Amino acid sequence: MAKVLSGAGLRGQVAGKTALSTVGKSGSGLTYRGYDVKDLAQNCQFEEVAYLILRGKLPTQAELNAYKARLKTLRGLPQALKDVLERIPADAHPMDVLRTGCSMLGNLEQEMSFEQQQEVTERMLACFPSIICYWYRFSHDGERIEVETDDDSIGGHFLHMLLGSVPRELHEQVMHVSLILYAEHEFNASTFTARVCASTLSDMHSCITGAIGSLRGPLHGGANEAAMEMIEGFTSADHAEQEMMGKLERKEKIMGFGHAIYSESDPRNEIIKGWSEKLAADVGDTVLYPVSVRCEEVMKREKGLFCNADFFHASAYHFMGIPTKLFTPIFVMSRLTGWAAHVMEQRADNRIIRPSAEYTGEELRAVTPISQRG
Ligand SMILES: CC(=O)SCCNC(=O)CCNC(=O)[C@H](O)C(C)(C)COP(=O)(O)OP(=O)(O)OC[C@H]1O[C@@H](n2cnc3c(N)ncnc32)[C@H](O)[C@@H]1OP(=O)(O)O
Ligand SMILES: O=C([O-])CC(=O)C(=O)O
Repeated sequence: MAKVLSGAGLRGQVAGKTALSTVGKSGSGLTYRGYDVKDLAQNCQFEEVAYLILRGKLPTQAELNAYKARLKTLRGLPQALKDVLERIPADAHPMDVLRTGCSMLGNLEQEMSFEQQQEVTERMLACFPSIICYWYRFSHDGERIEVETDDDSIGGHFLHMLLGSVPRELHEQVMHVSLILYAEHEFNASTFTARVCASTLSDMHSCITGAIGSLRGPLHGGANEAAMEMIEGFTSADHAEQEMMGKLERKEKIMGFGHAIYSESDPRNEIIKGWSEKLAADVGDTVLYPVSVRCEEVMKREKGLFCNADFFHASAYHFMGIPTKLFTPIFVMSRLTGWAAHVMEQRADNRIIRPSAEYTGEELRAVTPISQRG
């Protein structure tokens, strides 16, 4: 059953057209250019899906090899960007670092014409992991890491730079799945931000910088970090239940649950939940995964609410040794594909996005001279 979409927040209003994805068409499904996300997550690498979203078709083996080889050559960072990253303090939020990194890149390597849109997107796809890890390792460990690694995939490149060793196959595989799940989601808040910016005929870096700012909030991409902060405070499944009941009584919002469009479930959840379970077994976890499952049960029973894509991403990333504050930047590494494809789609059939507002302010009145104002 589809969710009733009405009320504030532009809910249920068609704000444009897209051929990129469908969300919740039958209450719970998600497709990218006609392919079910479950099918893609099971059978593809992230780079294949990025190619699909950005170029419109799944690549052949030869096209995929060429695409990955090209991305590999684009991992380096200009010295001026490294200098900026080195000045950002360790207690900055990595989403702010990425926002600044993206903006600085736009100063150094401007998009001079829309003909360069694929090229500038590929550059960002290849070097966003470098930006995050260069800053993180410099500010936390005082190390100027080598960002031009030979890793086969974007996820592998990220894990290698972050953790300092070639990632295990299991972890690289989970990164493929995670990046596929987060890649595209129709007119969500951050994508809509990118499209509004694109509609003024602005440059790609401005569109993406704005989108990063929108994704940062806890009601959107920031929910995976907020979920982690909550579950790591629970010492057992029973403790989680007790605390969750208290939160619900106090009418607190529980991050990682609910969705603006899906009514029954978020199709990405069962996939990442399955991987979280595998990773839990891999690390011998007996707390975090059972805690997460109990949270899911309590929310379903008490509020009829289901986990969205963010909830089990928290435990999955944690089991791979990824620091919590880097969770949402991983979302950016992936969603960049969707954002850029939407920018391209907007540019191809553009009219400036400019809705109207219902005025609720004062009636027309005259300016009182300043000497007479109380
Ligand atoms: C990848 C992503 O961006 S997925 C979304 C990530 N965000 C989160 O996980 C944050 C937590 N969730 C939420 O805040 C919301 O569910 C949103 C922002 C995702 C969707 O918001 P909306 O479309 O306004 O939610 P919706 O209309 O379904 O809410 C219905 C009711 O359920 C409540 N509700 C929804 N989600 C939650 C939640 N996570 N915890 C507690 N109550 C909730 C709402 O407060 C509302 O109650 P009310 O009618 O008494 O006000
Ligand atoms: O669609 C939304 O509103 C939020 C979401 O799940 C996403 O962007 O992945």
